[in-house]
Amino acid sequence: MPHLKVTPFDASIIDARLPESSIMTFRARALKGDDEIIGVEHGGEEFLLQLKPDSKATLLKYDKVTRPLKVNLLKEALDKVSKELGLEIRSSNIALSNSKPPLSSAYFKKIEDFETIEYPKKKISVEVGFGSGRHLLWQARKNPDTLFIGLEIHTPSAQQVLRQIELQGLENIWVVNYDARLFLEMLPSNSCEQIFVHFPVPWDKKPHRRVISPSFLAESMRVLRKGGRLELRTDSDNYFWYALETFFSVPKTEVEVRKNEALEVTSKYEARWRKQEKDIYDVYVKCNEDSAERDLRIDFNFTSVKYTKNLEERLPKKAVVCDGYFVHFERSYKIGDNALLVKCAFGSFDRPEHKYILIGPDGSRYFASVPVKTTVNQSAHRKILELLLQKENNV
Ligand SMILES: C[S@@+](CC[C@H](N)C(=O)[O-])C[C@H]1O[C@@H](n2cnc3c(N)ncnc32)[C@H](O)[C@@H]1O
Repeated sequence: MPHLKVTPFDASIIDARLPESSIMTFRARALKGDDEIIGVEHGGEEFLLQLKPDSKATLLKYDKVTRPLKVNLLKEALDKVSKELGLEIRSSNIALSNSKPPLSSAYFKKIEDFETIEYPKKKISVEVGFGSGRHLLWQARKNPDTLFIGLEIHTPSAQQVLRQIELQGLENIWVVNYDARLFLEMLPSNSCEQIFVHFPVPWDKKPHRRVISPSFLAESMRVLRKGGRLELRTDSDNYFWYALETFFSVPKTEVEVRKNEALEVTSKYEARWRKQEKDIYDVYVKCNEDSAERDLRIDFNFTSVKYTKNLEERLPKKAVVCDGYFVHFERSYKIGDNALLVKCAFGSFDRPEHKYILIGPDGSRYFASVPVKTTVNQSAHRKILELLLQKENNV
């Protein structure tokens, strides 16, 4: 990833350059340690650069949390900042390239795209953890009137399937590189035909990491249309019994079970299990009811939060753990005397959000982008507000 190594310099020169800088918007100093952050605005995006001093060379690099998707924007920003500050470069890897960034495809969607997305087809189906994508690609070829949303947390698999989509000229697959357990919440109610969960990781030792859970079942039933199905296929006896127990814990469910059913397409995993003559179970859960629409009134405003003297000292030092979510103010940076940049982790334990919060004398906001609009993030945001305000009132 792009970075520069420069001869150590006094970071206070940034303050002098800020008023006429074409790119730098603020300088923030860590309250603990001697690293610094430079706020930049470039190419229509705002993001952060980090300065890490060392006795031999200072590292000027990108910040992971606010990193823009286009790597060239980062490289240009590093180049401009180093020139505006007149830094002496020791080593650099910011030569501009024309290569396509990974995951750049019209068929790759980010979770936040779903806040406003238009669905090109009436019928939608979802596949969770598509792996090599054999089943997903096959379904899409066979059902051109259906949009298939494939969810996969393993980025190389997502990249490989995106290549296949383009090679095979398919136009009805979207690939999302995100945790399925949180993603389903982004879909409208009663919108899906099928949700496929084929050979999920059994997580025998860490069952809380399993895809199937009571909340996943509830979300699946919400997004499935009446008559739609959640389809689990597994080679694991444990997972099979666990899933049945989960499905039957709901008062009214219609569950169908099959053993060693041959499907028209065999995934890589399935081929391996078949060779070993393992039993394979299918469990279908039918959705029998229409669901109410989602509540979309999620907002991430900081209405009355302003910087007040010594706020940094009043922030909780440890993670605040609540029912189903947490908030952790990880690191604070001071901007001048009356503003704070706080790096914060929050939300679900499995897929936490990482954001910076900019707290100024006139108001506050998430820096660069707001969290994904999920209910767990909304709960965490409310907790953040409470923590920031409660502390102010207690002074
Ligand atoms: C055992 S593989 C099965 C892959 C494929 N379905 C098949 O049958 O060959 C499980 C896949 O699920 C993905 N996965 C695990 N947890 C996930 C989650 N919470 N959301 C999305 N994908 C997940 C893994 O990265 C892995 O590719």
